[in-house]
Amino acid sequence: MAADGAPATPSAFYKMLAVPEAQELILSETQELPAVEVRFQDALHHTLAAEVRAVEPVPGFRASIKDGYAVVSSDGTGEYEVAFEAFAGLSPRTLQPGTVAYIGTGGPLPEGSDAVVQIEDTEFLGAAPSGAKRVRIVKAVAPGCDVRQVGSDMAAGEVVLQAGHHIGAAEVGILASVGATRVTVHRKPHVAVLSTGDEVCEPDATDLKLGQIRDANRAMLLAAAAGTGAKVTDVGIARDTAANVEAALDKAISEGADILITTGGVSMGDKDFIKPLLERRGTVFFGKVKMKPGKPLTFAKVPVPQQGRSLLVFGLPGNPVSSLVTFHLAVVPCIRKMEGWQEPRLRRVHVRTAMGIKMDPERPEYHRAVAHWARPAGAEPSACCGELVASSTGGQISSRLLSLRSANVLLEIPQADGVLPAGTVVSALVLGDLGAMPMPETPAVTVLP
Ligand SMILES: Nc1nc2c(c(=O)[nH]1)N[C@H]1C(S)=C(S)[C@@H](COP(=O)(O)OP(=O)(O)OC[C@H]3O[C@@H](n4cnc5c(N)ncnc54)[C@H](O)[C@@H]3O)O[C@H]1N2
Ligand code: MOO
Repeated sequence: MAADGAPATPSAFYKMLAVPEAQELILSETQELPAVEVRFQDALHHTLAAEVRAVEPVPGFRASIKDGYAVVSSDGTGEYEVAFEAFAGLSPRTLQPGTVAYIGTGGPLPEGSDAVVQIEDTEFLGAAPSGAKRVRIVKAVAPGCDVRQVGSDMAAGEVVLQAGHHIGAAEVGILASVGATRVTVHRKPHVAVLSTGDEVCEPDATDLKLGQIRDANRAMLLAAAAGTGAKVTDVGIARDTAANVEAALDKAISEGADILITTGGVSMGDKDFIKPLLERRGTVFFGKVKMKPGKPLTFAKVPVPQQGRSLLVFGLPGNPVSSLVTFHLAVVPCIRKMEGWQEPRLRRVHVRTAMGIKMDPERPEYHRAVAHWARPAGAEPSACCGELVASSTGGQISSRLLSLRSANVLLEIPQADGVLPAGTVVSALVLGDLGAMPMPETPAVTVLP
Protein backbone atom coordinates (compact mmCIF):
# COMPACT_ATOMS: atom_id res chain seq x y z
CA MET A 1 0.00 0.00 0.00
CA ALA A 2 1.13 3.55 -0.63
CA ALA A 3 1.42 5.98 2.29
CA ASP A 4 -1.93 7.55 1.47
CA GLY A 5 -3.63 4.16 1.73
CA ALA A 6 -4.02 3.70 -2.02
CA PRO A 7 -3.05 0.29 -3.38
CA ALA A 8 0.54 0.07 -4.56
CA THR A 9 0.72 0.63 -8.31
CA PRO A 10 2.38 -2.20 -10.23
CA SER A 11 5.31 -0.61 -12.01
CA ALA A 12 3.91 -1.57 -15.40
CA PHE A 13 0.86 0.59 -14.87
CA TYR A 14 2.40 3.96 -14.13
CA LYS A 15 0.96 6.63 -16.37
CA MET A 16 3.66 8.00 -18.66
CA LEU A 17 4.05 11.74 -18.00
CA ALA A 18 5.39 14.28 -20.47
CA VAL A 19 8.71 15.81 -19.38
CA PRO A 20 7.34 19.33 -18.64
CA GLU A 21 4.54 17.79 -16.56
CA ALA A 22 7.05 15.72 -14.56
CA GLN A 23 9.31 18.75 -14.07
CA GLU A 24 6.46 20.95 -12.83
CA LEU A 25 5.38 18.22 -10.41
CA ILE A 26 8.91 18.02 -9.02
CA LEU A 27 9.08 21.79 -8.53
CA SER A 28 5.65 21.93 -6.92
CA GLU A 29 6.73 19.30 -4.38
CA THR A 30 10.06 21.02 -3.67
CA GLN A 31 10.37 23.61 -0.91
CA GLU A 32 13.09 26.20 -0.45
CA LEU A 33 15.38 25.23 2.40
CA PRO A 34 15.46 27.47 5.46
CA ALA A 35 17.70 30.50 5.59
CA VAL A 36 20.95 30.48 7.52
CA GLU A 37 23.33 33.29 8.41
CA VAL A 38 26.89 32.90 7.15
CA ARG A 39 30.10 34.89 6.88
CA PHE A 40 30.13 36.73 3.56
CA GLN A 41 33.07 34.66 2.25
CA ASP A 42 31.11 31.47 2.90
CA ALA A 43 28.17 32.84 0.90
CA LEU A 44 29.95 32.07 -2.39
CA HIS A 45 27.66 30.07 -4.74
CA HIS A 46 24.72 30.47 -2.36
CA THR A 47 21.47 32.34 -3.01
CA LEU A 48 20.57 35.29 -0.79
CA ALA A 49 17.46 34.79 1.34
CA ALA A 50 17.27 38.49 2.24
CA GLU A 51 18.26 41.67 0.44
CA VAL A 52 21.47 43.46 1.36
CA ARG A 53 21.55 47.25 1.69
CA ALA A 54 24.61 49.45 1.85
CA VAL A 55 24.73 50.63 5.45
CA GLU A 56 27.23 53.30 4.50
CA PRO A 57 27.98 55.12 1.23
CA VAL A 58 30.79 53.97 -1.06
CA PRO A 59 33.00 55.90 -1.24
CA GLY A 60 32.48 57.20 2.26
CA PHE A 61 34.43 60.40 1.49
CA ARG A 62 35.17 62.49 -1.59
CA ALA A 63 37.96 60.45 -3.20
CA SER A 64 40.49 61.39 -5.84
CA ILE A 65 40.37 59.43 -9.11
CA LYS A 66 43.95 60.35 -10.02
CA ASP A 67 47.39 60.91 -8.58
CA GLY A 68 47.74 64.73 -8.68
CA TYR A 69 46.86 67.84 -6.72
CA ALA A 70 43.66 68.74 -4.91
CA VAL A 71 42.80 72.31 -5.87
CA VAL A 72 40.23 75.03 -5.53
CA SER A 73 39.07 74.87 -9.15
CA SER A 74 38.30 78.59 -9.40
CA ASP A 75 42.02 79.32 -8.73
CA GLY A 76 42.80 78.23 -12.32
CA THR A 77 46.26 77.82 -13.81
CA GLY A 78 49.43 79.27 -12.26
CA GLU A 79 52.11 78.56 -9.64
CA TYR A 80 51.03 77.30 -6.22
CA GLU A 81 52.54 76.20 -2.96
CA VAL A 82 51.94 72.51 -2.09
CA ALA A 83 50.49 73.12 1.36
CA PHE A 84 50.34 69.47 2.49
CA GLU A 85 49.76 65.89 1.39
CA ALA A 86 46.27 64.39 1.62
CA PHE A 87 46.54 60.67 2.35
CA ALA A 88 44.27 58.17 4.05
CA GLY A 89 44.81 58.07 7.80
CA LEU A 90 46.33 61.56 8.12
CA SER A 91 44.34 64.03 10.19
CA PRO A 92 42.07 66.05 7.91
CA ARG A 93 43.23 69.53 6.94
CA THR A 94 41.53 72.38 5.13
CA LEU A 95 42.92 73.67 1.84
CA GLN A 96 43.17 77.46 1.57
CA PRO A 97 42.55 79.15 -1.81
CA GLY A 98 45.83 79.86 -3.57
CA THR A 99 47.43 76.61 -2.42
CA VAL A 100 47.17 72.97 -3.52
CA ALA A 101 47.61 69.62 -1.75
CA TYR A 102 49.33 66.54 -3.13
CA ILE A 103 46.86 63.67 -3.35
CA GLY A 104 47.08 60.02 -4.42
CA THR A 105 44.44 57.95 -6.25
CA GLY A 106 41.72 57.13 -3.71
CA GLY A 107 42.94 59.83 -1.30
CA PRO A 108 40.41 61.95 0.64
CA LEU A 109 39.85 65.42 -0.82
CA PRO A 110 40.67 68.05 1.80
CA GLU A 111 37.91 70.36 2.97
CA GLY A 112 38.00 73.52 0.79
CA SER A 113 39.15 71.75 -2.38
CA ASP A 114 36.67 70.78 -5.08
CA ALA A 115 38.69 69.15 -7.86
CA VAL A 116 41.88 67.28 -8.73
CA VAL A 117 44.42 68.18 -11.39
CA GLN A 118 46.22 65.07 -12.59
CA ILE A 119 50.04 64.97 -12.39
CA GLU A 120 50.27 65.01 -16.20
CA ASP A 121 48.74 68.53 -16.21
CA THR A 122 51.21 69.94 -13.69
CA GLU A 123 54.90 70.79 -13.53
CA PHE A 124 56.83 70.29 -10.30
CA LEU A 125 58.94 73.39 -9.59
CA GLY A 126 61.03 72.01 -6.73
CA ALA A 127 61.36 72.79 -3.06
CA ALA A 128 62.36 76.16 -1.58
CA PRO A 129 65.17 76.18 1.07
CA SER A 130 62.37 76.40 3.64
CA GLY A 131 61.20 73.00 2.39
CA ALA A 132 58.01 74.36 0.82
CA LYS A 133 57.27 72.67 -2.50
CA ARG A 134 55.84 74.50 -5.47
CA VAL A 135 53.98 73.29 -8.52
CA ARG A 136 52.64 74.85 -11.71
CA ILE A 137 49.08 73.96 -12.62
CA VAL A 138 49.12 73.90 -16.41
CA LYS A 139 45.47 73.07 -17.07
CA ALA A 140 42.42 74.56 -15.35
CA VAL A 141 39.75 72.07 -14.28
CA ALA A 142 36.03 72.29 -13.58
CA PRO A 143 34.59 71.69 -10.10
CA GLY A 144 34.29 67.94 -9.42
CA CYS A 145 36.99 67.02 -11.95
CA ASP A 146 38.53 63.61 -11.10
CA VAL A 147 36.57 63.37 -7.85
CA ARG A 148 34.34 60.44 -6.84
CA GLN A 149 31.57 62.02 -4.78
CA VAL A 150 30.32 60.44 -1.54
CA GLY A 151 28.00 57.49 -2.35
CA SER A 152 28.56 57.75 -6.11
CA ASP A 153 29.39 54.01 -6.38
CA MET A 154 26.82 52.82 -3.84
CA ALA A 155 24.49 55.14 -1.95
CA ALA A 156 23.78 54.64 1.76
CA GLY A 157 20.61 52.56 2.12
CA GLU A 158 20.67 51.40 -1.53
CA VAL A 159 19.73 47.75 -2.12
CA VAL A 160 22.98 46.38 -3.54
CA LEU A 161 21.83 42.73 -3.76
CA GLN A 162 18.25 41.47 -3.92
CA ALA A 163 16.93 38.35 -2.20
CA GLY A 164 17.34 35.51 -4.70
CA HIS A 165 20.63 36.86 -6.03
CA HIS A 166 23.38 34.27 -6.57
CA ILE A 167 26.65 35.06 -4.90
CA GLY A 168 29.65 34.94 -7.21
CA ALA A 169 33.04 36.58 -6.87
CA ALA A 170 31.73 40.07 -7.75
CA GLU A 171 28.99 39.76 -5.14
CA VAL A 172 31.52 38.75 -2.48
CA GLY A 173 33.36 41.97 -3.36
CA ILE A 174 30.16 44.03 -3.13
CA LEU A 175 29.40 42.55 0.30
CA ALA A 176 32.93 43.30 1.46
CA SER A 177 32.82 46.91 0.23
CA VAL A 178 29.64 47.75 2.15
CA GLY A 179 30.81 45.93 5.26
CA ALA A 180 28.02 43.30 5.05
CA THR A 181 30.14 40.62 6.66
CA ARG A 182 27.21 38.41 7.69
CA VAL A 183 24.47 37.58 5.21
CA THR A 184 21.37 35.41 5.09
CA VAL A 185 21.42 32.68 2.44
CA HIS A 186 19.44 29.53 1.75
CA ARG A 187 20.96 26.33 3.04
CA LYS A 188 22.20 24.03 0.28
CA PRO A 189 20.62 20.60 0.06
CA HIS A 190 22.25 17.45 1.31
CA VAL A 191 22.15 14.79 -1.41
CA ALA A 192 22.69 11.07 -0.79
CA VAL A 193 23.51 8.74 -3.70
CA LEU A 194 22.85 5.01 -3.82
CA SER A 195 23.62 2.45 -6.50
CA THR A 196 21.58 -0.73 -6.63
CA GLY A 197 22.16 -4.07 -8.29
CA ASP A 198 23.80 -7.43 -7.62
CA GLU A 199 26.00 -6.96 -10.67
CA VAL A 200 27.35 -3.60 -9.57
CA CYS A 201 30.93 -3.64 -8.17
CA GLU A 202 33.28 -1.00 -6.85
CA PRO A 203 35.23 0.71 -9.67
CA ASP A 204 38.53 -0.72 -8.37
CA ALA A 205 37.32 -4.35 -8.26
CA THR A 206 39.99 -6.66 -9.71
CA ASP A 207 38.21 -9.87 -10.62
CA LEU A 208 34.92 -9.09 -12.33
CA LYS A 209 32.84 -12.20 -13.02
CA LEU A 210 30.63 -12.62 -16.07
CA GLY A 211 27.83 -10.06 -15.90
CA GLN A 212 29.45 -7.88 -13.26
CA ILE A 213 30.08 -4.21 -14.03
CA ARG A 214 31.92 -1.36 -12.38
CA ASP A 215 29.76 1.20 -10.63
CA ALA A 216 30.01 4.28 -12.85
CA ASN A 217 26.82 5.94 -11.69
CA ARG A 218 27.52 6.50 -8.02
CA ALA A 219 30.81 8.37 -8.44
CA MET A 220 29.38 10.27 -11.41
CA LEU A 221 26.21 11.36 -9.62
CA LEU A 222 28.12 12.24 -6.44
CA ALA A 223 30.34 14.42 -8.65
CA ALA A 224 27.33 15.94 -10.43
CA ALA A 225 25.60 16.72 -7.13
CA ALA A 226 28.79 18.13 -5.60
CA GLY A 227 29.16 20.22 -8.76
CA THR A 228 25.91 22.00 -7.91
CA GLY A 229 27.39 22.89 -4.52
CA ALA A 230 25.25 20.38 -2.62
CA LYS A 231 26.62 18.48 0.36
CA VAL A 232 26.88 14.83 -0.71
CA THR A 233 26.82 11.49 1.06
CA ASP A 234 27.75 8.17 -0.50
CA VAL A 235 25.26 5.51 0.63
CA GLY A 236 27.11 2.76 -1.24
CA ILE A 237 25.74 -0.11 -3.29
CA ALA A 238 22.56 -1.93 -2.21
CA ARG A 239 22.28 -5.54 -3.29
CA ASP A 240 19.05 -6.62 -4.95
CA THR A 241 16.83 -7.38 -1.98
CA ALA A 242 14.00 -5.25 -0.69
CA ALA A 243 15.62 -5.23 2.77
CA ASN A 244 18.97 -3.94 1.48
CA VAL A 245 17.38 -1.15 -0.50
CA GLU A 246 15.20 -0.16 2.46
CA ALA A 247 18.23 -0.14 4.79
CA ALA A 248 19.96 2.25 2.39
CA LEU A 249 16.89 4.51 2.34
CA ASP A 250 16.93 4.58 6.16
CA LYS A 251 20.64 5.33 6.14
CA ALA A 252 20.06 8.35 3.89
CA ILE A 253 17.34 9.55 6.29
CA SER A 254 19.52 9.08 9.37
CA GLU A 255 22.38 10.97 7.66
CA GLY A 256 19.97 13.93 7.29
CA ALA A 257 19.72 13.89 3.48
CA ASP A 258 17.18 16.18 1.84
CA ILE A 259 17.36 14.25 -1.44
CA LEU A 260 18.13 10.59 -2.13
CA ILE A 261 19.21 9.65 -5.64
CA THR A 262 19.09 5.95 -6.46
CA THR A 263 20.19 4.35 -9.72
CA GLY A 264 19.01 1.08 -11.18
CA GLY A 265 16.10 -1.14 -10.27
CA VAL A 266 13.31 1.17 -11.45
CA SER A 267 12.23 -0.64 -14.57
CA MET A 268 10.11 -3.75 -15.10
CA GLY A 269 12.34 -6.55 -13.79
CA ASP A 270 11.47 -8.76 -10.84
CA LYS A 271 14.49 -7.30 -9.00
CA ASP A 272 13.31 -3.74 -9.46
CA PHE A 273 12.68 -2.91 -5.80
CA ILE A 274 12.74 0.87 -5.85
CA LYS A 275 9.16 1.66 -6.86
CA PRO A 276 7.53 -0.88 -4.50
CA LEU A 277 9.63 0.39 -1.59
CA LEU A 278 8.75 4.02 -2.29
CA GLU A 279 5.08 3.13 -2.69
CA ARG A 280 5.19 1.49 0.75
CA ARG A 281 7.13 4.24 2.52
CA GLY A 282 5.74 7.35 0.83
CA THR A 283 4.06 8.81 -2.22
CA VAL A 284 5.25 8.06 -5.74
CA PHE A 285 4.33 11.02 -7.95
CA PHE A 286 5.39 9.39 -11.19
CA GLY A 287 7.23 6.29 -12.34
CA LYS A 288 7.47 6.73 -16.09
CA VAL A 289 8.32 9.73 -18.24
CA LYS A 290 8.07 10.06 -21.99
CA MET A 291 11.70 10.75 -22.71
CA LYS A 292 14.74 9.12 -24.23
CA PRO A 293 16.82 8.30 -22.34
CA GLY A 294 15.25 8.03 -18.89
CA LYS A 295 11.83 6.46 -19.36
CA PRO A 296 11.63 4.74 -15.93
CA LEU A 297 12.49 7.95 -14.01
CA THR A 298 10.69 7.83 -10.68
CA PHE A 299 9.98 10.63 -8.20
CA ALA A 300 8.66 10.18 -4.69
CA LYS A 301 8.43 11.79 -1.29
CA VAL A 302 9.07 9.80 1.87
CA PRO A 303 7.85 11.35 5.13
CA VAL A 304 10.31 11.48 8.02
CA PRO A 305 7.81 12.07 10.85
CA GLN A 306 10.36 11.82 13.67
CA GLN A 307 12.19 14.82 12.14
CA GLY A 308 9.05 16.66 10.92
CA ARG A 309 10.26 16.69 7.32
CA SER A 310 10.27 14.69 4.10
CA LEU A 311 12.94 13.13 1.93
CA LEU A 312 12.63 13.61 -1.84
CA VAL A 313 13.68 10.50 -3.75
CA PHE A 314 14.70 10.35 -7.39
CA GLY A 315 14.83 6.80 -8.74
CA LEU A 316 17.07 7.24 -11.76
CA PRO A 317 17.45 4.49 -14.35
CA GLY A 318 20.54 2.27 -14.09
CA ASN A 319 21.83 2.94 -17.58
CA PRO A 320 24.64 5.44 -16.95
CA VAL A 321 23.62 7.95 -19.62
CA SER A 322 19.99 7.79 -18.51
CA SER A 323 21.04 8.44 -14.93
CA LEU A 324 23.08 11.58 -15.70
CA VAL A 325 20.59 12.99 -18.23
CA THR A 326 17.72 12.55 -15.77
CA PHE A 327 19.91 14.08 -13.05
CA HIS A 328 20.13 17.23 -15.16
CA LEU A 329 16.48 17.30 -16.19
CA ALA A 330 14.89 16.33 -12.88
CA VAL A 331 17.33 16.71 -9.98
CA VAL A 332 19.18 19.92 -10.90
CA PRO A 333 16.02 22.11 -10.95
CA CYS A 334 14.97 20.56 -7.62
CA ILE A 335 18.36 21.33 -6.03
CA ARG A 336 18.24 24.86 -7.42
CA LYS A 337 14.75 25.48 -6.03
CA MET A 338 15.81 24.14 -2.61
CA GLU A 339 18.76 26.50 -2.52
CA GLY A 340 16.59 29.48 -3.39
CA TRP A 341 16.87 30.01 -7.16
CA GLN A 342 13.92 32.08 -8.36
CA GLU A 343 14.09 30.37 -11.79
CA PRO A 344 15.44 26.87 -11.23
CA ARG A 345 14.76 25.41 -14.69
CA LEU A 346 17.62 24.59 -17.07
CA ARG A 347 18.43 27.38 -19.49
CA ARG A 348 17.50 26.97 -23.18
CA VAL A 349 19.34 28.22 -26.23
CA HIS A 350 18.78 27.79 -29.95
CA VAL A 351 21.40 25.82 -31.85
CA ARG A 352 21.81 24.76 -35.46
CA THR A 353 22.50 21.07 -35.93
CA ALA A 354 25.75 20.26 -37.70
CA MET A 355 24.55 16.84 -38.87
CA GLY A 356 21.34 14.95 -39.55
CA ILE A 357 19.78 13.46 -36.40
CA LYS A 358 17.60 10.36 -36.44
CA MET A 359 14.41 10.94 -34.47
CA ASP A 360 12.62 8.45 -32.23
CA PRO A 361 9.00 7.74 -33.18
CA GLU A 362 8.02 6.91 -29.59
CA ARG A 363 9.75 9.40 -27.31
CA PRO A 364 11.25 12.89 -27.54
CA GLU A 365 15.00 12.56 -27.27
CA TYR A 366 17.57 14.53 -25.27
CA HIS A 367 20.40 14.16 -27.73
CA ARG A 368 23.85 14.82 -26.27
CA ALA A 369 25.84 17.34 -28.28
CA VAL A 370 28.72 19.78 -28.17
CA ALA A 371 27.67 23.32 -29.05
CA HIS A 372 30.19 25.83 -30.26
CA TRP A 373 30.16 29.32 -31.68
CA ALA A 374 30.55 29.39 -35.45
CA ARG A 375 29.84 31.44 -38.54
CA PRO A 376 26.66 30.32 -40.33
CA ALA A 377 27.39 27.99 -43.24
CA GLY A 378 28.09 29.97 -46.40
CA ALA A 379 28.76 33.26 -44.58
CA GLU A 380 31.65 35.43 -45.69
CA PRO A 381 34.82 34.82 -43.65
CA SER A 382 34.60 38.47 -42.58
CA ALA A 383 31.00 38.06 -41.33
CA CYS A 384 30.99 39.21 -37.76
CA CYS A 385 27.88 37.42 -36.51
CA GLY A 386 27.99 33.80 -35.51
CA GLU A 387 25.58 31.32 -33.97
CA LEU A 388 25.68 28.16 -31.85
CA VAL A 389 26.24 25.04 -33.91
CA ALA A 390 25.84 21.65 -32.25
CA SER A 391 27.68 18.46 -33.17
CA SER A 392 26.26 15.17 -31.97
CA THR A 393 28.46 13.14 -29.64
CA GLY A 394 27.73 10.04 -31.73
CA GLY A 395 25.92 6.83 -30.75
CA GLN A 396 23.18 7.68 -28.27
CA ILE A 397 22.50 4.28 -26.70
CA SER A 398 21.82 4.76 -22.96
CA SER A 399 24.78 2.62 -21.89
CA ARG A 400 27.36 4.66 -23.86
CA LEU A 401 28.75 7.23 -21.45
CA LEU A 402 30.99 8.55 -24.21
CA SER A 403 27.83 10.18 -25.58
CA LEU A 404 28.12 12.58 -22.63
CA ARG A 405 31.84 13.26 -23.05
CA SER A 406 32.28 17.04 -23.45
CA ALA A 407 28.53 17.42 -24.03
CA ASN A 408 27.46 20.92 -23.06
CA VAL A 409 23.89 20.80 -24.39
CA LEU A 410 20.98 18.38 -24.66
CA LEU A 411 19.23 18.90 -27.99
CA GLU A 412 15.46 18.65 -27.60
CA ILE A 413 14.68 16.37 -30.53
CA PRO A 414 10.94 15.93 -31.14
CA GLN A 415 9.27 12.53 -31.22
CA ALA A 416 8.88 11.75 -34.94
CA ASP A 417 9.78 9.39 -37.75
CA GLY A 418 12.74 10.04 -39.98
CA VAL A 419 15.82 12.22 -39.78
CA LEU A 420 16.01 15.84 -38.70
CA PRO A 421 18.13 17.37 -41.46
CA ALA A 422 21.49 18.97 -40.76
CA GLY A 423 21.14 22.73 -40.42
CA THR A 424 17.85 22.61 -38.50
CA VAL A 425 17.54 25.07 -35.62
CA VAL A 426 16.45 23.25 -32.45
CA SER A 427 16.15 24.19 -28.80
CA ALA A 428 18.83 22.87 -26.50
CA LEU A 429 19.18 22.71 -22.74
CA VAL A 430 22.43 24.06 -21.40
CA LEU A 431 24.43 21.73 -19.17
CA GLY A 432 26.59 23.40 -16.55
CA ASP A 433 28.28 26.64 -17.47
CA LEU A 434 29.31 25.95 -21.09
CA GLY A 435 32.89 25.47 -19.87
CA ALA A 436 33.15 22.54 -22.27
CA MET A 437 32.38 24.75 -25.28
CA PRO A 438 35.14 24.58 -27.88
CA MET A 439 36.94 27.84 -28.58
CA PRO A 440 35.36 29.88 -31.42
CA GLU A 441 36.68 29.32 -34.90
CA THR A 442 36.60 33.06 -35.56
CA PRO A 443 38.02 35.92 -33.51
CA ALA A 444 35.71 37.63 -31.05
CA VAL A 445 33.20 40.01 -32.58
CA THR A 446 34.26 43.53 -31.72
CA VAL A 447 32.01 45.65 -33.96
CA LEU A 448 28.35 44.91 -34.51
CA PRO A 449 26.64 46.34 -37.60
N1 LIG B 1 10.77 -4.89 -20.24
C1 LIG B 1 11.31 -3.67 -20.15
N2 LIG B 1 12.60 -3.58 -19.89
C2 LIG B 1 13.18 -2.37 -19.81
C3 LIG B 1 12.41 -1.22 -20.02
C4 LIG B 1 11.03 -1.35 -20.30
O1 LIG B 1 10.30 -0.36 -20.49
N3 LIG B 1 10.53 -2.60 -20.35
N4 LIG B 1 13.02 0.00 -19.96
C5 LIG B 1 14.43 0.03 -20.33
C6 LIG B 1 14.97 1.33 -20.07
S1 LIG B 1 14.43 2.54 -21.13
C7 LIG B 1 15.90 1.55 -19.14
S2 LIG B 1 16.61 3.10 -19.01
C8 LIG B 1 16.39 0.51 -18.25
C9 LIG B 1 16.42 0.99 -16.80
O2 LIG B 1 16.52 -0.09 -15.97
P1 LIG B 1 16.74 -0.03 -14.42
O3 LIG B 1 16.67 1.36 -13.94
O4 LIG B 1 15.83 -0.99 -13.79
O5 LIG B 1 18.25 -0.41 -14.24
P2 LIG B 1 18.95 -1.83 -14.19
O6 LIG B 1 18.10 -2.82 -14.89
O7 LIG B 1 19.32 -2.06 -12.81
O8 LIG B 1 20.21 -1.51 -15.05
C10 LIG B 1 20.15 -1.08 -16.39
C11 LIG B 1 21.56 -1.12 -17.00
O9 LIG B 1 22.39 -0.23 -16.31
C12 LIG B 1 23.52 -0.87 -15.76
N5 LIG B 1 23.80 -0.27 -14.46
C13 LIG B 1 23.02 -0.34 -13.37
N6 LIG B 1 23.59 0.31 -12.35
C14 LIG B 1 24.76 0.79 -12.80
C15 LIG B 1 25.82 1.51 -12.21
N7 LIG B 1 25.75 1.89 -10.92
N8 LIG B 1 26.89 1.84 -12.96
C16 LIG B 1 26.97 1.46 -14.26
N9 LIG B 1 25.99 0.77 -14.87
C17 LIG B 1 24.91 0.42 -14.16
C18 LIG B 1 23.08 -2.31 -15.59
O10 LIG B 1 24.14 -3.19 -15.53
C19 LIG B 1 22.22 -2.48 -16.84
O11 LIG B 1 23.04 -2.73 -17.96
O12 LIG B 1 15.54 -0.62 -18.31
C20 LIG B 1 15.24 -1.06 -19.64
N10 LIG B 1 14.52 -2.26 -19.55
O1 MOO C 1 14.76 5.28 -20.92
MO1 MOO C 1 16.15 4.25 -21.25
O2 MOO C 1 17.04 5.41 -20.50
O3 MOO C 1 16.01 4.72 -22.96
O4 MOO C 1 17.57 3.31 -21.79
